[in-house]
Amino acid sequence: MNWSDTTRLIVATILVVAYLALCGGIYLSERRKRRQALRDAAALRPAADGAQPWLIGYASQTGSAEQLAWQTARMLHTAGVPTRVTALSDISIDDLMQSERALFVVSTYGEGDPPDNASLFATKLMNAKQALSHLHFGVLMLGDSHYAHFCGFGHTLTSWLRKSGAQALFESIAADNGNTKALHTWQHHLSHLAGTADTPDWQAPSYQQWRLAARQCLNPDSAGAPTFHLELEAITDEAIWEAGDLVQVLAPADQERPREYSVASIPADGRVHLLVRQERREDGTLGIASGWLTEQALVGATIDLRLRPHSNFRLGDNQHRPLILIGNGTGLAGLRSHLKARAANGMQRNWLVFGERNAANDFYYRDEIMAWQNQGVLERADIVFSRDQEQRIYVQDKLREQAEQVRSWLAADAAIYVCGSLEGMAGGVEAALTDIIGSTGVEQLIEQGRYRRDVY
Ligand SMILES: Cc1cc2nc3c(=O)[nH]c(=O)nc-3n(C[C@H](O)[C@H](O)[C@H](O)COP(=O)(O)O)c2cc1C
Repeated sequence: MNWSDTTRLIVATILVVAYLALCGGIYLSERRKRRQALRDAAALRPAADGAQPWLIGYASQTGSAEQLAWQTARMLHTAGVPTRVTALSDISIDDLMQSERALFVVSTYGEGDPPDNASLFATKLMNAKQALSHLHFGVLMLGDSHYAHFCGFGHTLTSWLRKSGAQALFESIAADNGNTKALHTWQHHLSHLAGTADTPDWQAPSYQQWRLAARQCLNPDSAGAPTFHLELEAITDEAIWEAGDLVQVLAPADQERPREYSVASIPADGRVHLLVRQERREDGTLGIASGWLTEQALVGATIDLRLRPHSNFRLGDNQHRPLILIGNGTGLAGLRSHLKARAANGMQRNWLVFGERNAANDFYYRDEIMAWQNQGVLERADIVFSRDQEQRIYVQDKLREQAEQVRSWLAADAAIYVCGSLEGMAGGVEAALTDIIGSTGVEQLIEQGRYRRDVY
C-alpha cells in the first residue's frame, strides 16, 4: 500500500465513523422524542375501569389551541377524568358517534376559516347535519377581535354541533387573544364538570428579555415598505427552538396584543433572526409593533419576546423528504430557517420559489441564496420579481409554468412549505397546486402532512 492509499483509508474511516455518529445522533434524538410522546400519552391514559374518555379536539395553526387542549386534558386527568386529545382532522364520524362528551379548542384564520389541521373535518364532517343527540360538548374559541370574523370557525363549529342535535354543556367561550378571564371561565366550567374545586389559574404566557443586537434595512430604495433584518440575543435563558418556529413580541405601547413573526434562523446561529416589514397606517404613523422593532427601539434595547413552537410548520416527519419551499415578501423568514437547517443537515433536495417586486431592491439575502445554489443546498431556485417586466408574475404563475417539475418532485415524495401573505399568495398557490395535481391530490398532501403553511 502506498502513502496515498493509506491517506485514503484514513479519510474513508473518518467519514464512516462521522456518518455512524450522525446516524446515532439522529436515532437517539428520535428515540428521546418517541419516549417523551409515550410518557405524555401514558400520563393521560384512560382509567382502568374502562370509563369512556372525553374527546378533546383541537384546531390550531400556531399551537395555542393545541397547547390549551393538552392543558385541558391534564387538568381533567388530575380530576380522574380520562381523555383523548387529537387534532380535529383526525376525528372521524365514528369517534363522535362513540363519544358522550367532547371538548373543542379551536382557533380561526382567514375569513372565519378553520386552521389547516381542521380543514378536513370542516369539509368532510361539517358539510352536513349529523346525528349527535347523544353528544354533550363544550367549545373554547380562540380568536382576535381585530378580525372581521371574530372566532368565526368556533361559531360555525358550535352551530353545526347544535344543528346536529348535540347538547352544549355551557355557552361557547370566546377568548380574544388568549384573554385570561375567558380562560378562567373555561377552567371554571371544567372544574364544575369534573367535580373538583376551582384549580389555580393557568399562567399567562411569560416573556423573556432579549437584546436587539443588530438591524439592517434589506431593501433601500424599494418601491415597497422598508424591510429589516433583525438579530436578537437572549439575555437570560438559553433559547431553544426549531426551524419553522415563531416568536411573539410585546411592544411597550401595546402590552395586550403580542405580534407574531416567523424565526429566520436556527439555534446554531446563536441569535433569533427576524425579517420585519415596517407597517404604516393610513394616517402615516408607524405600526405599533413593526415601528417599535424597525425604528423606535435602538440597537442594544431590550425586547420582550417569547419563542413559540410551531408544530405545523416544523419539518418533523418531512425532514427526510425533498422540500418545495414557496413564499413571498417577509415569508422568506420561515423558509430561510428551513434552508439553514437543511444546509446544516446536508439535505440538498430543496427547491425555493420566492416572489418579491424588483430584483434591484427586493432580493433579500441574495448572496446567501446564490451561495446555497452554488453549494448545491438549493437544487432549484425560482426567484420571481413581479414588477421587472410588463406583465406581473407571481410565485403561483411560476408553479403553473413548472407544473411538470412540481409533479415530479411530488412523485419523489416531496413536501410543500408555504410562508408569506394569506391574501393573494397563499390562495394563489393553493389554486395553482389544485390545477397541477387536482383537489384530491392537494387533500392527500394535507392528510399526509406534506402541505404545511405559515401564512398571515
Ligand atoms: C393570518 C391570521 C389570520 C387570523 N384570522 C382570524 C380571524 O379571521 N378571526 C379571528 O377571530 N382570529 C383570527 N386570527 C387570530 C387567531 O385565531 C388567534 O391568534 C389564535 O389564538 C391562534 O391560535 P392557534 O395558535 O391555535 O392557531 C388570525 C391570526 C392570524 C395570524
